[in-house]
Amino acid sequence: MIEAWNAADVRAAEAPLLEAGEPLMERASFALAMQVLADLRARRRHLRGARVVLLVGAGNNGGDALHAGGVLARRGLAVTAVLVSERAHTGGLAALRSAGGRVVELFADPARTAAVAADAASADVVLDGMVGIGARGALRGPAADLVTALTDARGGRRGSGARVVAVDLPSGIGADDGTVDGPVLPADRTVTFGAAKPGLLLPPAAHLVGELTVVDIGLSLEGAPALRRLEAVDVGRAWPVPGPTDQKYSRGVVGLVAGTSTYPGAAVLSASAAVRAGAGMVRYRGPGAVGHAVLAARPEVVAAPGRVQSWVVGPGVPPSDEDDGQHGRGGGGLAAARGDLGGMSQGATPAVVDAGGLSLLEPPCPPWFVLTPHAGELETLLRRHGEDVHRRDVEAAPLRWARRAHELTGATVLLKGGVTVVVGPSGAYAQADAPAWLSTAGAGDVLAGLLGAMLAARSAEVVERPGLAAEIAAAAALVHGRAAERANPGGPVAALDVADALPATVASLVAQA
Ligand SMILES: NC(=O)C1=CN([C@@H]2O[C@H](COP(=O)(O)OP(=O)(O)OC[C@H]3O[C@@H](n4cnc5c(N)ncnc54)[C@H](O)[C@@H]3O)[C@@H](O)[C@H]2O)[C@@H](O)CC1
Ligand SMILES: [K+]
Repeated sequence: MIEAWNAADVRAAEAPLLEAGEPLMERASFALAMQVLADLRARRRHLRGARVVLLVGAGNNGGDALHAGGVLARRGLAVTAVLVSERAHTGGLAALRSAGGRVVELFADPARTAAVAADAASADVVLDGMVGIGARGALRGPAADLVTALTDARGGRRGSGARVVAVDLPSGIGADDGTVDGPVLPADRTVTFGAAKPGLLLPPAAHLVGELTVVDIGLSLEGAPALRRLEAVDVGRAWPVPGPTDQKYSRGVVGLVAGTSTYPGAAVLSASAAVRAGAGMVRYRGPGAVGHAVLAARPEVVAAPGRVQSWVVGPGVPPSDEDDGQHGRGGGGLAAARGDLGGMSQGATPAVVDAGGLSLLEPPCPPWFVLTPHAGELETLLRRHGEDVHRRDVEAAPLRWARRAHELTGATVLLKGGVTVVVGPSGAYAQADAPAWLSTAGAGDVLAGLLGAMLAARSAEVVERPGLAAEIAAAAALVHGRAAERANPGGPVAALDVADALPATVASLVAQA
C-alpha cells in the first residue's frame, strides 16, 4: 500500500529531525542523484558527458536539486543549474559550484528563456526543482515562463528528448489535492521524499507524475495518512478465498437490479462480472425480458426472489425521472432493494448504487452503501444537495467533491475516472490501475457487478466496520483495471472481455500475495 501525507504532516515530521541536526536534505538529494544515475545507466552506455539541467527555485526544493547536481557533477556529468529566482539555496549552490557545475541566472535575463528551454530540452535529464511542498498557488514568474517554453520545446510530449525528473513533486501541482492551476512540466519520474503526497496520486496532477519513487529519509509520520493507494499484494491478501466449509450462501449472494428493455446489456455485464468474480450466487431481480438475456448469457444466475448479501442497483436503469417503471413492474426487484435502501435502521445489506440507482437514494445512507458515479453523475448528485458545482469542478478536484458527496450522503463514494477516487468514513483511496482503453461503454456495469460480489463475500464485516466498504471499493477498482489489462494488454478492450478476465486476474492476485 502507498500511503500519502499532506504537506503539513510531512513538515511536522521533519521538524524534530532537523532540530536534531539530521541531514535530511543530503539524504534526499543523494537518493535523488542515485535514481537519476540508475535511469541514465538504463539508457546510455557511458555516464561521462551526460548532460543534466537543474531547474532551481528559491527554496529547499531547489536545494535538493542543487545538492543532487553536485553529486552528479562529481561523477563526471555535465551539470547546469538554471536559477529561476534571485534567491537560491546557499549550501546547494556552493556544493554544485565546487563540484564543477555551471550556473545560469535566468531570473536576471528572462529574454534567454526560449534558448535555455531549448538547451534543457536537448539534455539527457532535466531535474525540476523549482518548487515543492512550499509552493503557494500555481507557478508564477520566470518559473512559469520556463515551464511553458520547455513544454513547447519538447513538443508537449513526455518521453521525447530530455528525461524529466521531478524533485519531490512536479513543480506547481497542489501537493495535498492534486490540482493543476497553471503550467506544470510533465515528469517521466517523480522522486518524492519522506512519504508520497496526496497530489501525486490524485488527478489531474497524477497524470503528470510519471513513475513514482518514494525515498525514505527517516521521517516517522503519525496518525492516519490523508490518502492511500492499494497495491496488488494488498488485494490478493484480503481476497475472500473460499474454504472447505464454504457454500454459496456463505460466499455471498448478489441481488442485481439492473437493465431495462432499452439497456438490457448493462444487466448482462453486471451479472457476468459478479459471477466471474466468484459470487456464491447472483439473483436477478428485474424486467422479465432482460432476465431472459441475463440467463442466456449466464445460466448460473437465478431469477427468483430470496436472501441476498449485497445489492447492485442501477446499472442500465435510467434516472427515476426518466424511468418508465419497468423495475417497478418486473419481479419487484427494485421494491426489494428499495426496502433495503430505505429501511436502513433495520436493513443491513451492503449495496452498490450505480447510474439510475443514484436518483433513488434517500440520504442519510450508511457507509456500506457504495455510490459509483462518474464525474457527470456526481455533479447531478451534488446539485441535488444544493452544491453549485459542475462536472469540470469535479474533474479538477475529485477528492474534494467525492468527500463532499460522502459528507452529504453518509455513503461511501467511488468516483470513476482515469484514476478512481474512493472516500469512506475512515479515509480516502486513489487507484490508478486501469489502462485508458478501459474508458468504454459497459465498463462501469462490470465494476458494479464485481464490487457487488466483493461486498457480498464480506457482507457482515462490511456492516460492522465502517471503513471496510471503501477499502473493498478501492480493491474492486484495482481488480477491474488489472482485468482490463489482462483482457488485451496494450490494446482496446471490450467490457465483457474485462468480466471474462476476472477469474484469471483474481487467481494471479491471490497467488502473488
Ligand atoms: N525541510 C527539509 O530539510 C527538507 C525539505 N525538503 C525539500 O524542501 C521542499 C520544501 O522546501 P521549502 O519549504 O523551502 O519550499 P519550496 O522549495 O517548495 O518553495 C518555496 C519557495 O518557492 C517560491 N514560491 C512559492 N510559490 C511559488 C510559485 N507559485 N511560483 C514560483 N515560486 C514560488 C517561494 O519564493 C519560496 O521561496 C520539499 O518539497 C523538499 O523538496 C527535502 O530536502 C527534505 C528535507
Ligand atoms: K519540484
